[in-house]
Amino acid sequence: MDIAIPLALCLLILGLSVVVSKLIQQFLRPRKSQGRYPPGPKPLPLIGNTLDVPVKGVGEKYLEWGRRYNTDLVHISTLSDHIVVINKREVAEELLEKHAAKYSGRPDIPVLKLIGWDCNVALMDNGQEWRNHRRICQQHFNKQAAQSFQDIQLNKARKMLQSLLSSPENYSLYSNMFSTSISMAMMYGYEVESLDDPAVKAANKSIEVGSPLTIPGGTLINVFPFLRHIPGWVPGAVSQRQVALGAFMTREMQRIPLEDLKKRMAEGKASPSFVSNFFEKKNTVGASDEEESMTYNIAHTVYAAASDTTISATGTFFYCMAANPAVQKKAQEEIDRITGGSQLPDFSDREAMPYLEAVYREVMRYRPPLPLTVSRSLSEDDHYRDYFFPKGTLIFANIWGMTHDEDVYPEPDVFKPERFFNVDGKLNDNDRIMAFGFGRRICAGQHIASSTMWIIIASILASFNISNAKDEFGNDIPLNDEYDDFGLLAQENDEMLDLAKVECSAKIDRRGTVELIASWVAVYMEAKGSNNRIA
Ligand code: HEM
Repeated sequence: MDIAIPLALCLLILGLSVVVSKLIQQFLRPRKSQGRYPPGPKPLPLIGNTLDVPVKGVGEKYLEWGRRYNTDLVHISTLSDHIVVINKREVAEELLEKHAAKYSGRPDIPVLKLIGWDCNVALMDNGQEWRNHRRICQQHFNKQAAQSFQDIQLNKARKMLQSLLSSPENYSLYSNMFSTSISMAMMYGYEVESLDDPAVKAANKSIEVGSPLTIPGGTLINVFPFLRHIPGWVPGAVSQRQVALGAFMTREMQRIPLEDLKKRMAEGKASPSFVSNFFEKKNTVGASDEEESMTYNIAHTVYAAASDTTISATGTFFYCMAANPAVQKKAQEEIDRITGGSQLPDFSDREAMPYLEAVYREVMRYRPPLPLTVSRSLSEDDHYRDYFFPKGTLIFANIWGMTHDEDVYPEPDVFKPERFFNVDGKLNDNDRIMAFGFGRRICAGQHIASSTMWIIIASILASFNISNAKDEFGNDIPLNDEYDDFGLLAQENDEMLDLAKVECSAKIDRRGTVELIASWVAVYMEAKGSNNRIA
């Protein structure tokens, strides 16, 4: 008999048992006595709001529901989960920061372990293992320590200028290269020369294959972990095959840069990086196996956490500059005033460029790369106002909603760095970049990310003009401003994590300071021969 038939039957029975167990849970849930969920769209019996859950423009949708139901917190349910989305900054600070002990967990997704993603710090639950990893991140990525990566950031930014000089029409590709190669260089000193690099391809494949499996409903393995034992060759066992492929790609994405680093260290050719510094330490004062494995886990996490978010924010920057020429001009005038047009900006110029700082804040406000951050899972029952959230409720901070709150940011859909200035012309103190999230799970690399974004914004504006591309008759081609939501862990029904990206069809032209790039290239080449750093 064809093995597919018993398998299909088995899956049908399992599916039915989920439905029945959900019905029993719904029936037995002691809700009314303990309090209610916040308001939200009316759920259907059993499947809840599964059909309502937005897939595109998610931040906007939850904000709209918040307005419609006159609430700061929106509740929806799906077949498997209750989800609470926080639309107001004050509520996020209250729950995710003041009550962080309950609100810092991540959901338990069985398939994560199978595809090797349980070593990703961003996805670990808030137990001892996560705390140990987070402590190391804190030591190496805090504001002070983050400065040790500035040489790499500067070099990569200038390499991007060099690439733009030769073929500006490929700016989107170079932007991807910039974001990807920075992570690999910071973590392993690994040089990514093209997006066809085997480590980058493995990483992208791991994310592409793994993401759909990790969302609720992505695979039955998350509901019935024993299904992982069904071999991949069994007809219908699609998830099992994807799991095997995802796990292989995750291992490759870790193995390739690590082996490369070990080889370079043995040859005495390794440039300083997070992992090479660990090896130095291990060889001098010693280090435990646990510390070694945490180092690898963090390096792996940074690639996944830093690359796409930076690509997203850089894409927003290009779009906003092309769409707002007056802002662009003002920022360029500030840069030229400070550098005198005689050198490219570097990190020592940051404080002297308040308007550029405001541009950076506005880019991160306008289109936060993770509009709903990363899902939290409530680790204990909680009461808030007259609501009750049972343990396991999924909590999302709607960063998009908070950065488009009209009470705080009037005309939120207008790109306006001026909103970050006081009437006296000084930068205001609204310097909290909500795009990095909240509380104990706030982005562990926020200071590095801030420097990366600042240096790329400053470097490009110093050297290039960004405008609408022209058609064959010389007319502006309208910018594609589609805010493309795609998910690392997002999708179809429940968003675990929603990553957004702007792809615009801008045109990049040289500015006056362009010869500086050429002179930098000469200095860089000269220095690279000796110590791989610019003088
Ligand atoms: C524009 C760039 C970036 C953005 C917008 C961003 C945003 C975020 C957000 C929203 C979270 C989840 C926070 C939460 O749950 O409240 C996060 C987590 C994380 N990010 Fe970033 N990130 C960026 C770049 C980076 C970089 C450069 C690094 C490392 C060098 C990094 C490392 C991490 C890590 C390790 C976590 C997990 C933290 C944890 O769960 O404890 N990120 N990031």
